[in-house]
Amino acid sequence: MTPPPAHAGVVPELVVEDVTVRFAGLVALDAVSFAVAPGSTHALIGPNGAGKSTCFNVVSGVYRAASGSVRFAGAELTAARPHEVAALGVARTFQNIALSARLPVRDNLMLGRHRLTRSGFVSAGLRLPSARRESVRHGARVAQIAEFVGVADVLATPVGLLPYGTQKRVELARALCMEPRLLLLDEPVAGMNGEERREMAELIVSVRESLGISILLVEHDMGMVMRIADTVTVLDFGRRIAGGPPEEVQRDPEVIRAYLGESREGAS
Ligand SMILES: Nc1ncnc2c1ncn2[C@@H]1O[C@H](COP(=O)(O)OP(=O)(O)OP(=O)(O)O)[C@@H](O)[C@H]1O
Repeated sequence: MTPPPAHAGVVPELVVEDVTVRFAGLVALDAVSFAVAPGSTHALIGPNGAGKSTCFNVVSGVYRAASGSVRFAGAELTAARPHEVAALGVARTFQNIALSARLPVRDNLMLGRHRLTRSGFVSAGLRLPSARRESVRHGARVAQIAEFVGVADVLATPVGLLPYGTQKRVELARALCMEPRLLLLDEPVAGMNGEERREMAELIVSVRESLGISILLVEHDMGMVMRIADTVTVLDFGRRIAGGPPEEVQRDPEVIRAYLGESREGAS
């Protein structure tokens, strides 16, 4: 297996500072701050409704913050649109798979290269040599990433025909096709069986080790978070209640209280 080359550019720090998001009367994020160190895996955890997805959506430019700042690569992301955030090298996967089910895996991955494609629709449509050369180059890179992620043997298969665990891998591959410096993974193992979870965890570790990029991860699978994260930020009711290395966070009384509270509610 040939790992993809490390990102050529510098991997910047992601700094989230005092971010507040409100929906009508509800404060979904309340002055939340944390930083993702370059090349680290940072997990965002917390009970249901804690604000994790909202935080992801602010970082990726989908939601607007009422106040606070998110900085990456010298840019203020709270003022940026999703395509501008992507152009800075931030790629994301979604809780529910967001791929074109009818298209083969290869086409889905080529769509991930779109941001990096120089030749426009006209030169591509006219099949100009420059556009052809570029397309061959992207195709080679797509094949390399597919090999790395373990989906090379299904490149010609429509995504909708693949098992769920494989579709999640294709989604990760598509995000990697954007050559990100920061990868946002929204519940990458949700809905997977034990074997698929283990394989995905290994893959995430090898993405970080081979590419040296930063990963911000939202995940409910605590075992996985504790195994693969360098740093954990814990949210509860929109507030950051703890943060630090996994072994420290899991002993934190406030974190234990937040999770016990959730299981009590779930049990009642
Ligand atoms: N678009 C929206 N409009 C109104 N309220 C929203 C919206 N998005 C999120 N919320 C609310 O904001 C709060 C935080 O939700 P969020 O989805 O960020 O939590 P979460 O930690 O990701 O939860 P889960 O683990 O269940 O996915 C919740 O009370 C939720 O109902």
